Amino acid sequence: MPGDLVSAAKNPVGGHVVPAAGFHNPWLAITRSELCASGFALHDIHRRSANYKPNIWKYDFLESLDSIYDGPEYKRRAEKLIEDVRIIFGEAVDSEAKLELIDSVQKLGLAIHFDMEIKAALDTIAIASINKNNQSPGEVGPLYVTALCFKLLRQHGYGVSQDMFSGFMDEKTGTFRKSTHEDIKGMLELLEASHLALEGEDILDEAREFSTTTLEEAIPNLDGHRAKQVAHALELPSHRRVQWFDVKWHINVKEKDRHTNAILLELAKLNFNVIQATLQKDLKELSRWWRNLGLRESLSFARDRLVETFICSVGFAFEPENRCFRKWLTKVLILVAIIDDVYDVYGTLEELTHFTNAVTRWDVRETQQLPECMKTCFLALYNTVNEFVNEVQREKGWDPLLPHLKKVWAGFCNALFVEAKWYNTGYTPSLEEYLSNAWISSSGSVLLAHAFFCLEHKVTEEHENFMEKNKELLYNLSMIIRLCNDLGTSSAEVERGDAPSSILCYMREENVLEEIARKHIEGMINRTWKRLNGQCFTQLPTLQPFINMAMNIARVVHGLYRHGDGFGVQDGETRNNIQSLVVEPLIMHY
Ligand SMILES: CC(C)=CCC/C(C)=C/COP(=O)(O)OP(=O)(O)O
Repeated sequence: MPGDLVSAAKNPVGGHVVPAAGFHNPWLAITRSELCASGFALHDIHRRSANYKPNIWKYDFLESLDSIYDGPEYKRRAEKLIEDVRIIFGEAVDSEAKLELIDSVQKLGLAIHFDMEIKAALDTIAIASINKNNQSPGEVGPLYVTALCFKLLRQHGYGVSQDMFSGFMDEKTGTFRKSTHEDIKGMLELLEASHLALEGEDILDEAREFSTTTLEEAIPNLDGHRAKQVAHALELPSHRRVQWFDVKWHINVKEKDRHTNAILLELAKLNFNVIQATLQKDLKELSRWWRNLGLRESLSFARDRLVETFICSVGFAFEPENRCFRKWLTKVLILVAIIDDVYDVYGTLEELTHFTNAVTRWDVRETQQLPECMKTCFLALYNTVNEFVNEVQREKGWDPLLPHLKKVWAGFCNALFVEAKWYNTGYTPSLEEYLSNAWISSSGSVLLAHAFFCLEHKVTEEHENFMEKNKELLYNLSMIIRLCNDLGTSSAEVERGDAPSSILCYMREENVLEEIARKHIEGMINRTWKRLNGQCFTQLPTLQPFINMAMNIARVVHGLYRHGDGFGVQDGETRNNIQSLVVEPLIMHY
């Protein structure tokens, strides 16, 4: 009830506040009167502007999205095709056929239907590969098959050594033999495999350098189809791409390949369309929620980016059963972006001190002196997190969540406050000092904390202390978010005169040009990925859904910030991506 909210806001007792269904923007109702009482002279303060463009997605349009593929006849057809593909799995007898089938199934976004088949096939391949090595060590098969085998086994947590590639290397020079360089298919797979490297795997470092140079040199002489595949992998390897975002691309590639199995292709298209229908329903609900919340009107300085945050949550976990996850992660990301704008663009240091205190103490009384929009923002955070806690406790029995979530939001806001202080005092920290704070302001801890509790995964004992035991994973993931974000947004931030980013810190510290600083940051991202690989490939199978989702967060940011600020700037690649993933179905002939 609205009344409950008002009293909770004015006289908080630390209880959970949940807005009643259908009640529009409860926070505004509280804050208006309080603002008048505070006598704040808002007109005296000069506010900055980030000049974000207005949202380009019309909410009426989003809420009108509809798909025929939501119908039961399409689901039945998909079930039948899934059974047919199971038969194909049974027919794939030799290792190469099995590996290629698994690779295709993954690229086409179908792996969720064939967990058992994939596991059975990889178990057999892993045993065969150990036996072969024991019987004839050093004997090498085709590079393509070796690299594909290495990639799939490692992706699925099997212990494979980089030594699988030593047979392709010249013993004297320690480099890959030149004779392998004409094998473009093999080179492509070698490049993909090399990105799964762990720290200290020098053969894979060499593999990456060799395959990259070879493929770059080969591109001008390749036919158009192959050249496109090579350029795609060179731009960003599969390991750093969200698989679901790439499904249409792979369907297109497979359609042009006459060896592609027609059943697999039909299932891939249908599966894409059926899942798209679910995503449309998710987005429609979120659009209604966002419209009703009314934050857009009261926080006009902040980014209005519902669809972009939604597509990020799809990238984290696209599976149909993760609808709740997408709902919550979209809401969390919206809050992250808005609060980031409060600190970067709107608030004065004094206001931000109060705001940070309010979040740290989780206490609305601390917001009393703040302008209305900052109160509104705090209450949106307060109520959304409490609502999350209530729902997750009710549905899954996780308990107690609130202390943990309060802590991560407090950490996030305190880190943003440090950056605001640096900005206000004109201070540029060293890269090390910057990163010791910026990994927290990346929002990685906030995202993972919420994601952990609402992802569809079995609750086991290993989950209980997961976050405590995996601080390194959290740190490395946060670093990738931060560094990719800085690479994508720093130019615009320098232009706006925002707080320093990693690139600017390094430029000033080392007195180097932006290009050199960017290379340095890219090198840091590559090293961080190796550590992240080490932490992700060794987790227990029951944790795999969570681990995949965590790696997907890193993959989303790679895609989002690859060509600039794909989050703040809407009308570029991100818009095309959204259009393709959520709006346009694949054409099918039935
Ligand atoms: C998974 C995703 C998409 C994470 C990004 C979260 C984030 C820090 C958004 C703020 O953008 P910004 O570019 O304004 O960040 P900052 O001000 O921290 O540089």
